[in-house]
Amino acid sequence: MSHLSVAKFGGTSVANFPAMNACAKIVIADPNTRVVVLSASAGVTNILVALANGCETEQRSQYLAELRTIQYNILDELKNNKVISEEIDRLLANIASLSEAASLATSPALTDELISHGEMMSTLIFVEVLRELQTNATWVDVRQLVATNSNYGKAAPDDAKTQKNCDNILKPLINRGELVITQGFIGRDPKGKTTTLGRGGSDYSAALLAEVLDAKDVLIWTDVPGIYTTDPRVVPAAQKIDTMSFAEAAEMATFGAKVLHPATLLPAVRSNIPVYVGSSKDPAAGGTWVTRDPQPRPIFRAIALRRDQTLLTLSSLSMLHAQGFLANVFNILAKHKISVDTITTSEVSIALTLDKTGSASSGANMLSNELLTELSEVCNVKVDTGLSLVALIGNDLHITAGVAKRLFGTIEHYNVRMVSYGASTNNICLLVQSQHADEVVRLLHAELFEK
Ligand SMILES: Nc1ncnc2c1ncn2[C@@H]1O[C@H](COP(=O)(O)OP(=O)(O)O)[C@@H](O)[C@H]1O
Ligand SMILES: N[C@@H](CC(=O)OP(=O)(O)O)C(=O)O
Repeated sequence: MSHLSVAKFGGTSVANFPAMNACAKIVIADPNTRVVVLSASAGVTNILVALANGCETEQRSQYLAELRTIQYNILDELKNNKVISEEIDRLLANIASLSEAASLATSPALTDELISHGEMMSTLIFVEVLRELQTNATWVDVRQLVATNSNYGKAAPDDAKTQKNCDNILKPLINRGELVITQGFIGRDPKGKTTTLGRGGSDYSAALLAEVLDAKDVLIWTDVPGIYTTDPRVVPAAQKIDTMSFAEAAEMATFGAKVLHPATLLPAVRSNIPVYVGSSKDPAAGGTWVTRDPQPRPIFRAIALRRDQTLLTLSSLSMLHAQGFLANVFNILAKHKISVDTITTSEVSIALTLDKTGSASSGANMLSNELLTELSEVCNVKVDTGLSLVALIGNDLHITAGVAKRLFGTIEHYNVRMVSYGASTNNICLLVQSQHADEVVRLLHAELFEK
């Protein structure tokens, strides 16, 4: 091993036996990859979330059967699955009893306990897949390593404790030359209860472990060969980006490019750890390196799309020439743990979209009745849904003449409900009707990247 890399394989990469086998081969081929972080097999977390939110007996049995099918489709391909299938059966039985409890009364702690089982199962099976390829690996329960607070559903890591745990448990294993397989997405709070870092959080886990281990890089293996100029599912003509900066990648991730979880960039930025994104299905296709200051820095880098946005318009005549109204509104939002994404103001009203990035694992609705009631006490509240945020990511966007003309000219036939421009050098956000969002992205992509 000339240096240490932490690799993360996402849900699509561990969805079935051939996909897991391809991941195992990538690990075996790279002697520097000594820590492997896995997500749950694709679809598993969604089912576990549905179970955790509580459901009727019949629906529950159906979900439990689906989980069993996903995991057994992989197990059945193993030559010798006896030992591991007993473990998986035990976890499936656990899921059954926890989901029965959830159908009677759900709780954030129970939800996290339940949905952590997906990563537990995928990692156990992966160790067996490696073993059948004559590679021994050590399974580690990541809850011994990643310490978090008790904010179930979106727990924040305790960096100092995590560092200590890794120094005591993980580093000795690596120093002995062992290959470690562990779970993304989950951690443990000071009470010893399981927590989750929010949906898509396995990338974040990998970056955290890379940071505490002082790894040279984080390798995110997914189902696309890198970060593209936009989601290739929306625009097949999207092009792979070879290198991009942490700042650009953070904007992309925040504004909806699912390929990277936004929090992943935190440890990477503060410890300057390069992040690579590549395809586990086609590792030879190359990928994207995200680093601190790659050159060149194009004006237009990419377009991100975040669907399902909520626009809050808050208006009050008492805002006229008054002080403290905005402070009041933001205090209420902060009390309800709502962070704001984009904002515009006029003399008597403010419009804002809510930040759904890394929302709680349970997918709970952010606009609670309590929040709306409190806001209504200080202003008129209007809630609009069915909107999508299209974010143009680039460099020096706010000091480049002609950018706005090009954007608005390209999408002149579509109504733009709100614009956020000028706060960041790296983005311009447009809020459009969801039914037009794909077309808006396609038109902008054709204008900015296909000429
Ligand atoms: N700009 C982008 N570049 C690449 N992929 C993107 C982009 N925006 C969205 N995606 C989507 O992100 C998906 C990968 O993320 P995800 O499904 O969470 O993977 P994983 O299962 O590996 O965690 C891709 O299949 C792609 O459709
Ligand atoms: N399994 C978790 C964590 C995760 O990161 O998944 P993925 O890598 O498949 O996005 C989720 O679905 O949210």
